[in-house]
Amino acid sequence: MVPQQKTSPMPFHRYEPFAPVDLPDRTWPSKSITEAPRWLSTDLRDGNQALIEPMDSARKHEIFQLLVRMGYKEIEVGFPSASQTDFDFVRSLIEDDLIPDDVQISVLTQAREDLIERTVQSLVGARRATVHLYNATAPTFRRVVFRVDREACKNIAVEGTRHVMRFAEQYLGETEYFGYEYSPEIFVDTELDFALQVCEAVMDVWQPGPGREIILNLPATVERATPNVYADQIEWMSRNLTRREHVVLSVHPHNDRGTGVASAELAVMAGADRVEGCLFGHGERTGNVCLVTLGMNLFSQGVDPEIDFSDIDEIRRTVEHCTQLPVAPRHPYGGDLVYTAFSGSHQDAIKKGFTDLDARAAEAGKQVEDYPWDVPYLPIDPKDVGRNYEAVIRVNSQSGKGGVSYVMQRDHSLDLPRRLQIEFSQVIQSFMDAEGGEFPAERIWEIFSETYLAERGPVAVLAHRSSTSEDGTYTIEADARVNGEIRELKGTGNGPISAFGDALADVDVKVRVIDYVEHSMGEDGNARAAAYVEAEIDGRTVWGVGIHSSITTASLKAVCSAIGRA
Ligand SMILES: CC(=O)SCCNC(=O)CCNC(=O)[C@H](O)C(C)(C)COP(=O)(O)OP(=O)(O)OC[C@H]1O[C@@H](n2cnc3c(N)ncnc32)[C@H](O)[C@@H]1OP(=O)(O)O
Ligand SMILES: CC(C)C(=O)C(=O)O
Ligand SMILES: [Mg+2]
Repeated sequence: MVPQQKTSPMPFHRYEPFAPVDLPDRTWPSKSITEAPRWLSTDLRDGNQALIEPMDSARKHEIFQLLVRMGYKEIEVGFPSASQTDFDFVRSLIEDDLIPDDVQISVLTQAREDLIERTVQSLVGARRATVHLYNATAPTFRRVVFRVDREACKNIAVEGTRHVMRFAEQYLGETEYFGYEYSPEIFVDTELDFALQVCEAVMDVWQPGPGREIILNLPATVERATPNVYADQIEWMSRNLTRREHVVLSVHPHNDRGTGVASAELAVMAGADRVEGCLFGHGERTGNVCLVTLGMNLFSQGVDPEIDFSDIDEIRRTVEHCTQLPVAPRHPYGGDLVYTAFSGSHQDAIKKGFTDLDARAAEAGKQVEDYPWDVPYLPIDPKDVGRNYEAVIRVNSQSGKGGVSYVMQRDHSLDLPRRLQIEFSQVIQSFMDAEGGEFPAERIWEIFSETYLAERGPVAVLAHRSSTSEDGTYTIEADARVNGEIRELKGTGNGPISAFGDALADVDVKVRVIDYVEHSMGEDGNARAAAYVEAEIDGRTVWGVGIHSSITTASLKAVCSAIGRA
């Protein structure tokens, strides 16, 4: 019988399901995103207001410079009426001429006359600037926070917009471009017809038209529904707004249900032109939508995010330093572990994937960097965001031969034959059972050296000479240490290994070679060679390995290594 789940003791009866939107002819499900939306970073406002310790001026400057370097053109730089520090930061950006000509800063304010005046004053001297005004429009906020009806709530937005325009005229005569953004806060909980009414009333005051856009930002201030509901709300607004061509429809998803990224993406499919968020998802409570994830999701589909993520670790370090909060190791695209495989089957597929990619690129006469990426378990090439392949495969008790042999190949240019891979990974597993934890690449090499390369068997070759007769017989003479005694051995065969095997019979060592593989360990002529011998010795089948600049010496060492292992 299938086990039956039981009713939980959770008080779920206290919560209401979200009402769906009546939009049977919705079009967003069959859309796809083919270009980057306009981005606004609110790291310095929504991100900053949610920090345990808000950023000081130096940290704010650091984040601002990072955002500019990455390519963000719209940056919300603060809430200047909140404090002298916020005000002074905006002033320093303007007075020290730190805002590039093609970057538009914006500042947020409540719809209160005194706060609006102070906010506009903070922008005096800016070349381009936007004032962003918000007031909550949702029923609970009308009842609880403002204690007003719909009409009075709408008037807060309308009057606020008038104040913004009046103060802008008074203080910002020199500003080349003055923009306006309005947000009906908690849009997702606001009745759609009322959200539309407020936005229309605001537009009636601002009078958008050619060359005079308005940004209408529809925030999921608290994410409460599945992303499809947000998409429906955005499509409904997009269809019903008048003057749509002059409206920049913006979304501002928070991440309370953990679906901020999906909400933003579906909202763009539903008609949003612009997305507000923060790097690595900082912001109130569970954060704003993560701009890194959104941008990189586009990149991974072959769409230019129009933002430079090519040094993801520098971005992460700066954000961690400025916010004083860590980025989770599994955070998409930027976390420490997101390009790392520990488990055997993943490692095996990744190793094969790299080999296949190299081969297909070579066959097509292309550099791997220019060849379409298609490696199992890795959605993007870690190198595209400045990561190297070192962290791609890490070895612990969940790893198999693929991971271990990948490390040997990557770090030591040793291409272990398949059966040696199996044998060596069992050696590693036995050490792991005893020692536990993760095995770094250096420990793997240490064990490999001790197991296969250390000269600790009964036979060691000190010097050798060889010749080949006309009939192809190969003769070897070797000075060897056998059980501590120096001996001169001589044998013949069809090559160095069979001749050496023949010579060893004189000292009662019986070696039957089953397999032999050799390869050069580099491209240049001086590269060393690796030789691998699989041999049956005293009834046991083992592998031996030899590394030397001479391939003959490497193969004799490999035979001695196998004897030592047996
Ligand atoms: C969803 C968001 O992230 S919105 C942005 C939130 N960010 C911040 O609040 C950070 C900066 N804020 C601040 O520093 C302060 O709130 C200030 C300086 C702006 C205002 O401080 P105070 O004057 O002490 O007011 P307070 O913060 O308590 O705000 C509550 C008052 O503002 C009113 N109010 C709140 N939001 C708005 C708004 N958007 N428009 C108009 N009035 C508003 C409330 O109704 C309340 O009025 P009441 O005192 O008459 O009941
Ligand atoms: C001020 C607004 C846009 C906001 O941050 C929100 O509603 O989440
Ligand atoms: Mg917000």
